Order: sequence, then structure tokens, then C-alpha cells
Amino acid sequence: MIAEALVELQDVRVRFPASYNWRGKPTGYVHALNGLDLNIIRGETLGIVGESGCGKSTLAQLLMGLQKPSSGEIHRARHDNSWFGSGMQMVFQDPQSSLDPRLPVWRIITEPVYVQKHNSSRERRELAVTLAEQVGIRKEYLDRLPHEFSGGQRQRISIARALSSEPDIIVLDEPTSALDISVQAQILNLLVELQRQRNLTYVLISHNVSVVRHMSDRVAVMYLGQIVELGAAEKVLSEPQHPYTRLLLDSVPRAGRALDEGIVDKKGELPSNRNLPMGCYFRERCPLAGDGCQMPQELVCGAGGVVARCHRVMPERV
Ligand SMILES: Nc1ncnc2c1ncn2[C@@H]1O[C@H](COP(=O)(O)OP(=O)(O)OP(=O)(O)O)[C@@H](O)[C@H]1O
Repeated sequence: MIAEALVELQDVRVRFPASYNWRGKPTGYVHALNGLDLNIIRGETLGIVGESGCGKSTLAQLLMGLQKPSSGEIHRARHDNSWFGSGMQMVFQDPQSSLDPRLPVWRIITEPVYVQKHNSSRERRELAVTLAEQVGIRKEYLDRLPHEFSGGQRQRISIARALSSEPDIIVLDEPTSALDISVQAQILNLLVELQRQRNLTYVLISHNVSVVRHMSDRVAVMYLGQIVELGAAEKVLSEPQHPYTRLLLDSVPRAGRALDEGIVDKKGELPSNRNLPMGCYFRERCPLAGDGCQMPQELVCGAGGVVARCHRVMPERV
């Protein structure tokens, strides 16, 4: 395992039963992740992009310990695969539905740490006050219920809750897409500032190129449950190596537009993940498809240390 890697995934596959015979035995599967190799490095923000259905949420659940791999290996710096011991927390897209509406905010913020340590109410309150200050929620508001806050404030509460158990990694699942444009930047800046202060590690799932560019150190591009390109964010987003990444970025005519909005118009739907394509998974939609694409593709290291799953990538000379 690489020294500073907090999590390392090796050839991880996840499939879900999709049809059953009369005895209740699965006869077909949805192949959500299909051989994922990935490590997450302490202190980085790793952006995950790809079309709807490519497996981003399944990857998030796997990291959180909420989903088991069907095959492959996950190595963690913390040797506990349960969700509360895995050193992971998550900030969800919609703070409205991810906060318990019946609990006062101080209880919500300290819930993860209470589950782990069963600390007293006084200790929980003290921790809630500290965390609320760090995310910009006034301590006088800690007895209020979630519906008494605005969307941006609720997302601040979600972030405080994620911080409470001092996780190794926080998975940010579209953390600003449900918020007004005016507060999106404030939440992103808060996340950046907290990361700087606490050396946090983020896995950022987003359809928004500007958000990914603003936040990420590395970007992983997913297609049909595989990583097709991975490398430094500025390289992947400005000089993409894989034809799929190029198509994704080309279909974003202006900043702020969702990454995959245009690609379906141009190239049709993602192929079915019930019957995975032979050879390169992207072949049917690839403008450069030709000889050599009938074979399954390996990740090749190209310019600037970016790896891409395409035989056309020119290997980097050392
Ligand atoms: N519990 C499940 N049972 C059956 N199929 C599932 C399950 N969870 C996910 N899938 C399927 O696995 C594939 C990957 O889904 P996933 O939610 O990980 O994609 P995604 O990239 O997060 O999509 P989105 O951006 O729309 O959230 C999809 O085809 C989805 O229908």
C-alpha cells in the first residue's frame, strides 16, 4: 500500500441482481463497478466525474462501507470496514432530506461521534459549539430544528456533522447542486478553508466542471463502472487524453453547466450495464474507434502522469 494512501481499491467489482428465476436465484446482474483501481491520498481532493449511472454513488457507498464489493480488494489505513469505523463521512446533495427534522441541531452535529463514543450530553454540546463556530453557525441557534435554517446553513450543519468524528475522508456528493447560486461559492470556500485548517481529504462527486476544477487536485473520470482517465485536475480538464473525457468536456459549452448534459444528445445513452460491451466499453460511442478497440483496454500512463484506458494514448517517455 502506498505510504500516504488512506484507501486503496484493487480491481473492485460490484454487481446487483437484476432478474431472478422462479426459485429466487439471480439470473442477470447490473454491473455497477467493473474493475476499479484507485487510491485516495491524504490531504487531497479527488474529483469523480462521469455520466449518470456510471457508478459514482456505488463508489461512494463502497468507500463509506455501506456496500460490499462483489470481488476485488479494499485496503484502508483504518482497519475497520463498518460505516462508523471506516473513518469516512458523507455530505449529501440535499441537506433538507439528510438532516433528521425532529432533532435539534446540536444533536445532529454530534450524532456520528455519539454513535462511536457514547459521550455525555455536556460533551456533545461543547463539541457542537466548537464545530458550529468553525462552519459559521451561531451557537445561539443550536437548539433550533433544521427547518428553521436556510439551505446554505443546513449544508453548513451537514459539514459540521461530517467533521465531528474527525474522519479520514469526507465524501462530498454534489455538495452545492441543491443550493442557490449565491451561496454555492460560500459553501465551496468553507470546504476549502476547513481542508486547509484540518488537512482534510475529500472525494468530490460532481456534474459541475467549474466546481470540480475549483476544488480538485486530481480528477477521476468514470465510464460504465471503470476509471477511464485519472490524473492532476488541471491536466485532465485542460488536456484530456481519453476520447470520452474530451467528449464530456466538449459537451459543456459554458462554465457551470453539468458535465454530461450534452453528451447524451450527441452520442445517445450510456450502453447497458446488464450486458457489458466486448472490448473497449466506450467503443460504440467513440469517434476514434477502430483497430485495437475490440480488445479490453488497460490504463496507459500518458503525458503529465495522467493515466487513460485507451490504446491510442501515447505512453510517457521516461
Ligand atoms: N441497489 C441497487 N440495485 C440495483 N441496481 C443498482 C443499485 N444501485 C445502483 N444500481 C445501478 O448501478 C448503476 C450505477 O449506479 P450509481 O447510482 O452508482 O450511478 P451514478 O453514477 O451515481 O449515477 P447518478 O449520477 O445518476 O447518481 C446504475 O445502472 C444503477 O441503476
